[in-house]
Amino acid sequence: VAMAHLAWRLAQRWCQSSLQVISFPVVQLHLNRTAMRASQKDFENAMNQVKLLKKDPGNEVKLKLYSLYKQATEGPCNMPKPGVFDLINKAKWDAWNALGSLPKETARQNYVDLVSSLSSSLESSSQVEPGTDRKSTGYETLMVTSEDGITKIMLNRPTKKNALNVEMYHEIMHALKAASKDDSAITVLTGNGDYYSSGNDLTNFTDIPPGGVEEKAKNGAILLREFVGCFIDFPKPLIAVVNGPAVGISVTLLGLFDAVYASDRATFHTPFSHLGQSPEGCSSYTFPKIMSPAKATEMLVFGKKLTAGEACAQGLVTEVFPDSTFQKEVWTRLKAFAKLPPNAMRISKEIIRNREKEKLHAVNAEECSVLQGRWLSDECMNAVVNFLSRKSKL
Ligand SMILES: CCCCC/C=C/CC(=O)SCCNC(=O)CCNC(=O)[C@H](O)C(C)(C)COP(=O)(O)OP(=O)(O)OC[C@H]1O[C@@H](n2cnc3c(N)ncnc32)[C@H](O)[C@@H]1OP(=O)(O)O
Repeated sequence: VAMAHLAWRLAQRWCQSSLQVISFPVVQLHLNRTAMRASQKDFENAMNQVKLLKKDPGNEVKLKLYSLYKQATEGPCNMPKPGVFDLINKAKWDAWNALGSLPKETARQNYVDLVSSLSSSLESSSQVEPGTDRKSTGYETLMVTSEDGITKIMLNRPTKKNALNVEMYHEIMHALKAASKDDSAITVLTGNGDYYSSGNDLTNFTDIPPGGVEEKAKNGAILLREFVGCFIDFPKPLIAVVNGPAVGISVTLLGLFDAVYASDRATFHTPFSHLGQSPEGCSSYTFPKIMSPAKATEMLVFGKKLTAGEACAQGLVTEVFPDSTFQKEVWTRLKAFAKLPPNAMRISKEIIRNREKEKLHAVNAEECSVLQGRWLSDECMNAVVNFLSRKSKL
């Protein structure tokens, strides 16, 4: 009954705002307009530039970009048609499928032409430094750059407050694995726009597979366990640059970072009980250790929201900076850290983390298993429906 209710609510909401979460595929800034055909390089660069669009080009254009991108990279659509309630993926599928057997080269050219026609609205977002797009190839939800010995992974869904959708979970894991092997000394996670992250994207709960909600919950728990495992095992110093409010899993994970620098605009909120859920990110273990069991209970059980100053006083945040000088001060410091001998830093982290690793993996497994059950509860489903039907916000 709860699921039927959920599906009905979702159908209602989606009919009103059906395509709002279609993400941008990737496009290019410096188009080679003299070439007869768009080169692969033109195409790849363009993919990065779409992420920098300040203005939303509208769902119709986004669907066109999406379909041309898929056709150019994968050829004709041969994916199974999404289910009737999966309106967003169905719209994407329809757009791609409508391109029929259009050759890949033509799709690539059309893609570049379309971007060219959008060029007047291509502007950089304020927090994205000039030139950084050149290294963030292939990600739809992240900006990943590497310079001065620092790999920066920037959550890049600012219009959704950097909520973590399924694609972003996968891309973060991919980016962390790549960063663990690249030649940078330290890795930084931060957010684009006014939020660090609003936590799990609540629309993740809506795309129900053929196996039903049980399968959905099981898959979610598997993904979450793997995702948190990447943070437990990450071998280099991992630093969070918390540029604004942080919610849910983006807060709990902070207990697995090696340092956390926060703007004084940031807040830290884990409203799990309000959402019918339970702690993840190993926070049921790390938070009581970091801030005392009673303070952890206030956050994880009662959903108390902390200011940056409070989070710092309780040990979750390393240092707080005024928002006006936050980026400048933090990056100056990080660049100095990145000059330290990388092997020494890695080994020192290893010796600290190794004492806890087994325990952390066990906690992660238990938290995911408990959450799997929570996601099937009426309490959780009602909370998701209330958010999606605009009845509640945090
Ligand atoms: C594999 C699965 C793993 C699961 C792991 C579990 C993790 C647990 C958690 O992370 S719990 C935390 C979940 N997060 C929330 O409950 C936050 C929900 N969002 C809000 O309450 C508010 O959006 C806000 C307080 C973060 C910001 O409010 P504000 O009024 O400033 O902005 P809007 O609400 O208008 O937001 C702008 C658009 O962004 C969408 N959005 C924001 N956060 C989320 C989110 N978490 N999930 C989905 N969508 C989100 C919001 O809907 C707006 O979209 P729209 O412009 O299309 O309307």
